Amino acid sequence: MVHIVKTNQLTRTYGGKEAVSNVSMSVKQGEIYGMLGPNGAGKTTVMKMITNLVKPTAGEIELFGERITDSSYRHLGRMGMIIETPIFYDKMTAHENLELHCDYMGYHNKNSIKEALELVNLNAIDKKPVKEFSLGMKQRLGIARAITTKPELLILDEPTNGLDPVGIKEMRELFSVLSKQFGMTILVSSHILGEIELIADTIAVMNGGKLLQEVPMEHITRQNTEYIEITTRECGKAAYVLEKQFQLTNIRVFDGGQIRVYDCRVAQNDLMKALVLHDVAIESIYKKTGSLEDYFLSIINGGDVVV
Ligand SMILES: Nc1ncnc2c1ncn2[C@@H]1O[C@H](COP(=O)(O)OP(=O)(O)OP(=O)(O)O)[C@@H](O)[C@H]1O
Repeated sequence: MVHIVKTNQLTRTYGGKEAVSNVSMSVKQGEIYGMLGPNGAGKTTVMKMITNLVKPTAGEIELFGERITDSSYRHLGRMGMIIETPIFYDKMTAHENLELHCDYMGYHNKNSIKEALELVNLNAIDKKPVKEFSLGMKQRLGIARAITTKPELLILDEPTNGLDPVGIKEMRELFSVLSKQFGMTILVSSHILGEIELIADTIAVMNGGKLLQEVPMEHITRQNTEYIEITTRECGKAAYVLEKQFQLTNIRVFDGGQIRVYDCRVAQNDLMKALVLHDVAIESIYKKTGSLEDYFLSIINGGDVVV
C-alpha cells in the first residue's frame, strides 16, 4: 500500500498550548481522506504543516514516500490546495487568475484551465471580474485553481464553506470524479459529517488537537451504529470482564455510568450472564441503533475507548 501522506507524532504548539498533539495519520494513494472535527480541533494546522505553511514543533511528515524538511518545497508542485479563504486578483476574470497561477507554478498546459473551469461549472462566466463573484463562486474558483495543474494530492480545508446545498452536492460529485477518473488523492476537512461521509474512504476524527480515530468508512457504516448499552455503577470492572471474556475490541465507557459494546457478534444475553457471574450489578441493558452522527459525536464528546 502506497501512502501519499504519512505523519508521525506531529505536534504544533502556540504559546505553550498544543494546537496539534501527536498526530500520526496515513493517507493512501487514490483515496479520499476526510478529517472530521469541530472548529478549533486542529485540522487546519495539520494541513498547514503538510503544505509547509507552518513548521511542526515536533514530529515528522512524509509526502510521496519522502520525509520532508524545512526546505522541501518541490513537493508543493505535486499538490493543489485550498487552505482558509482563497484570495484572488479581484479585477481579473476567473480565466486570467488561473493563467497567472499556471505561470507561477511553471505549468504550461493552457487547456487545463478550460477543463478546470468546466469541472467547477464556471466556464460560462467569461467576462466577469472575480470581485463580482459570490462567496460560493469564489470557493469553486479556488477548487479550479487547486486542480488546474493536475496535482497528485489535493488538500482542501473546509471546501464547502459558503456553498448552498446544491453547491455542496456538486462539490461532492466533483471530488468523486477527481478521485476516480483522475486518480487524485484527496485530503479534505469538514466539521459536518454529512459532507464527507458519502465520499470519504477513510475518516479521521479530531478534537482538541488529537487524532481520536482513523477508520476506513467500510468498517464503521454498519458495525458501529449498532451497540448494546449497559448501565452499571461498576463500569471499570464491567469493561474489564467483558473485554477479557469475549475479546471485545470496541467498548466505550461513558462518565455517566454507561458502557457501549459496538460489537454485535456477542449476544446481549451472554454479556449479561458474564457480568452477573462476576457480581457486576446491572441497572439496565439494551440493544440500540444510533446514527453515524451519534457514533462520531460519541468519539468527539467523550467515552474512553477500551481496546
Ligand atoms: N497562528 C496561531 N496562533 C495561535 N493559536 C493558533 C494559531 N493557529 C491556530 N491556533 C489555535 O490552534 C487550535 C487549532 O486551530 P485550527 O485552525 O487548526 O483548528 P481547525 O480544526 O482547523 O478549526 P477551524 O475549522 O475553526 O479552522 C485553535 O485553538 C486555534 O486557536
